Amino acid sequence: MERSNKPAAIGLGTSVPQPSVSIKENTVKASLPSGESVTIHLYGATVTSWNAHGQEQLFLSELSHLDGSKPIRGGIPLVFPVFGPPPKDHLTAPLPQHGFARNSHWEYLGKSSAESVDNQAGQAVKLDFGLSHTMLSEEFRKAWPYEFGLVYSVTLTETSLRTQLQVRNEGTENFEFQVLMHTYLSVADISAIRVKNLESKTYVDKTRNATSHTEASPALAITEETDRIYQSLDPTVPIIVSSAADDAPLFSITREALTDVVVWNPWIEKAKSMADFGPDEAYKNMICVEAGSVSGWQTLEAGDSWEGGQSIKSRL
Ligand SMILES: O=P(O)(O)OC[C@H]1O[C@@H](O)[C@H](O)[C@@H](O)[C@@H]1O
Repeated sequence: MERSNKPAAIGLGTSVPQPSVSIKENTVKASLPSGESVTIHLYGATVTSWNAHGQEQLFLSELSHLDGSKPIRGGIPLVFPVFGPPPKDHLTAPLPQHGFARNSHWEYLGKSSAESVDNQAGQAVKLDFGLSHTMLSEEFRKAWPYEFGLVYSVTLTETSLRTQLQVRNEGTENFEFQVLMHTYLSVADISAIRVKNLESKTYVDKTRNATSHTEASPALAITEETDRIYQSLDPTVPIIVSSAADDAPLFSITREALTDVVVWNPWIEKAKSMADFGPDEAYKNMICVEAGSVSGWQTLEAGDSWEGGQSIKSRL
């Protein structure tokens, strides 16, 4: 075929680089022409990597299991339909801690083109993942016998990562659920960050017999094992992780329909006691800021659906 040396006319024949999606073994990776990327493992539909500004933004334990034998320790595991150890008197009682979504194999449903993603400036790509009753292991199907459908959407833009969950009740009876996006943010040094916009909020401190307290600090420093459920937050007010040195924001997290936020760092002893957490010192390089609905239960009537999510901006 003869090749033309004529330059292509502007707007005619010029191709704008497009986001790319690659599927390898159990992972789906999307990349933007500007360099950002996101990787999702089909086990748990766990986001295991988010690269922006040339840097990894999420913490992933070096000892994490990536073979589907245990939930992935790091990235963004999805907690559903129960947070923490299930209450003994609840229908979720037979389930493991944090439910089954993070321990199940999800299906990749495909990508949406940039134009249909939120009118974001610049390029964007949205990847959808699905999990339904029939895809669960027999053990989980027995333990939670409801007909449900989950669609988890991960949207990468040049400036943010957004994760959204749609829960559908496809059966004939109501069910209750909790949900949480267990985000492990990567930080260079835990002593050099603060967590902001929690002041005056009520929290349950899981390290102190689940007692209730009011946050006094406008900029929370993490100096010990921290495991707190902040409640009744306005999802539109961002939780900011900032630099202690100059107050510069490192991450900003807004939520939709998720009014609780868990702040978790295992600190020295607990980090050592978790077999899949490593190296031991890595507690210094992570902070979990987990957007969820975990204080009570969402009731979903037969035929109804619910949606919630978070949007994370990094190094603004
Ligand atoms: O070890 P897991 O099941 O991943 O849970 C990690 C932590 O997850 C947090 O969300 C909980 O508040 C903590 O209590 C828990 O220790």
